[in-house]
Amino acid sequence: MRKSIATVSVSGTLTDKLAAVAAAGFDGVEIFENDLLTCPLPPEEIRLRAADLGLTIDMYQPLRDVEAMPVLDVRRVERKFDLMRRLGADLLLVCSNVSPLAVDSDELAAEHLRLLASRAAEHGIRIAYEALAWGRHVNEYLRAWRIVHLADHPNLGTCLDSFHILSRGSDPIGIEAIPGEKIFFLQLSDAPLLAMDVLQWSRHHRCFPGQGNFDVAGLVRHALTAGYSGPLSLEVFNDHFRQADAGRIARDGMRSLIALEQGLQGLAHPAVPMGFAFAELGGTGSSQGGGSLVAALSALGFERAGAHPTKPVELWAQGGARLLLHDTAADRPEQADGPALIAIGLDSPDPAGAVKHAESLLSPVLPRERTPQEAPLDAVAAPDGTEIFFCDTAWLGDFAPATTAPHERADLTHIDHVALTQPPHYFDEAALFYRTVLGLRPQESLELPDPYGLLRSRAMSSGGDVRMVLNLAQVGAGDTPWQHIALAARDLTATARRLHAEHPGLLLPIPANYYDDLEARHDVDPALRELGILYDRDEDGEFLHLYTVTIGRVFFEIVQRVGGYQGYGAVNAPIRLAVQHAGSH
Ligand SMILES: O=C(O)c1ccc(O)c(O)c1
Ligand SMILES: [Mg+2]
Repeated sequence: MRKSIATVSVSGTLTDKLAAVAAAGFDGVEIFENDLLTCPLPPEEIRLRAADLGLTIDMYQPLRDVEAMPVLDVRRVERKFDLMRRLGADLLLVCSNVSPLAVDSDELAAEHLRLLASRAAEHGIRIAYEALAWGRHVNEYLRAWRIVHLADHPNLGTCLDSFHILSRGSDPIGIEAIPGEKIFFLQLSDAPLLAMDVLQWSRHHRCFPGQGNFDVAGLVRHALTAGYSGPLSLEVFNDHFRQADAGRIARDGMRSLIALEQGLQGLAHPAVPMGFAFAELGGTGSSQGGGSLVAALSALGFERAGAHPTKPVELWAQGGARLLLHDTAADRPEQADGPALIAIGLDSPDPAGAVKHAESLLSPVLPRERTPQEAPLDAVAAPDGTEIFFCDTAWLGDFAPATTAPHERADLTHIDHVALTQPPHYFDEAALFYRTVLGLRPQESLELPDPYGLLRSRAMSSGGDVRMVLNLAQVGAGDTPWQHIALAARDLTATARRLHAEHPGLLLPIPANYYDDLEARHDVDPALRELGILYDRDEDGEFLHLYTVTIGRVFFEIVQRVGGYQGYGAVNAPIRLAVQHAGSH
């Protein structure tokens, strides 16, 4: 299907916007009136610019507060028709009246729209009537359709907007009753479920399909069943998108439409990962502060299990938890601030298929130098730059085993989850990447208090052993690009006891006030207080966890899931953040 986007969805001047959406591969644009009014170019010039970029101007929008007024202002509308002729646009969006003066009458609205449609016909223009969710009288899509039906003019149809329909909880099945040729346009956006005024929700929190909680694909399916054959057009008002790089947001919009189409075709995700093969830390050279990392890993029970024959990379392992330590002093001197998480390896049922799928969703496949002896290992870049490797087991063979005999003790069994801090404005992009490229299922976004701001956090999981947490430092929550790796312990209390005895100072101290509150809420083992273990429970089980101090830009969490607990101890995050801040100020 043709793909379009409203210019309001991306940042910049109108000409910047056109260039960005063309580069992302869109076929057309909806020109938002404000973008045109603020553009120094005459409409004829804008038309040429779009044509040169290979973009059609699919709609000009919006015309507000025109129908069902006590007096119809035909002159204003005629001026817009003149403008549209100069612009080369032949579809005008009229959104439902929000004026207190509007008359509550379908008949009057239909009469006005019929008259406007007949004038439009003289200019070869069509009008698409859209119900805004906060329209004064018309705020339901089926009511807008009833008015269009009543007006009964070939140049008048309806515009369906997924936000207005789904935000009100209307059942989109009713779309199937609208003749496809009367659906002149289809605007798509998603949104997180928020209990707030619908206008504010719409103007600040819309996002691309797949980033929020609406079933946008289901709505599109109804429109296609009705016989809609126009473009799928993204129309997103979002505070972050407005501030972000236009090219990057446009590309992400394109990714969301490609994923939506793949979903409509019923394509199952080809390669949902089964587990973590490894996590790779860069900046681990001795000149990069790697010594303290090695000391911490040794304390945690990791051992040097192998080394890469040609690259400055060591494999450290314990049970099924594998970490690659990469001395990047030579090739990434910018990593001067110590160890940082740079890559994640995922056990994939079909690494080649996973890379092809990632490419189909516009993810950059990373070039890789390898010798003929090395196992093929393909990686794509996640939005925050973390490299994601799709692995079978062959990669392990690249590491010459260390000569020391493996340790008996394996307190830690595997990587439970990895938490990645996202760059500002690209949080939704990351959620869409992990959902569509890796097939992980997002949970709700949480807002967690931090002493200096708020942390936004969203967990994603494969439903099996791959769990990721995306964090975003929000409103001043710090310039702390901390990533962390959570390791699963067999017996966390025993591990904590050993670490306290042998490595005092490695673990984050937890305030006694926390335990006073915890013990008031739950009947817990007194050892938790003694050992600084945090605790959570839900209907399915219990969660015990603790943290190490931060080393460079990374820290470790040790967790134990008891029963079917599926969370991440989010209730305890504010405690952890406060202690970390106290330690770094
Ligand atoms: O927020 C608005 O005013 C607005 C304008 C035009 C649209 O198509 C829309 O969905 C919302
Ligand atoms: Mg709309």
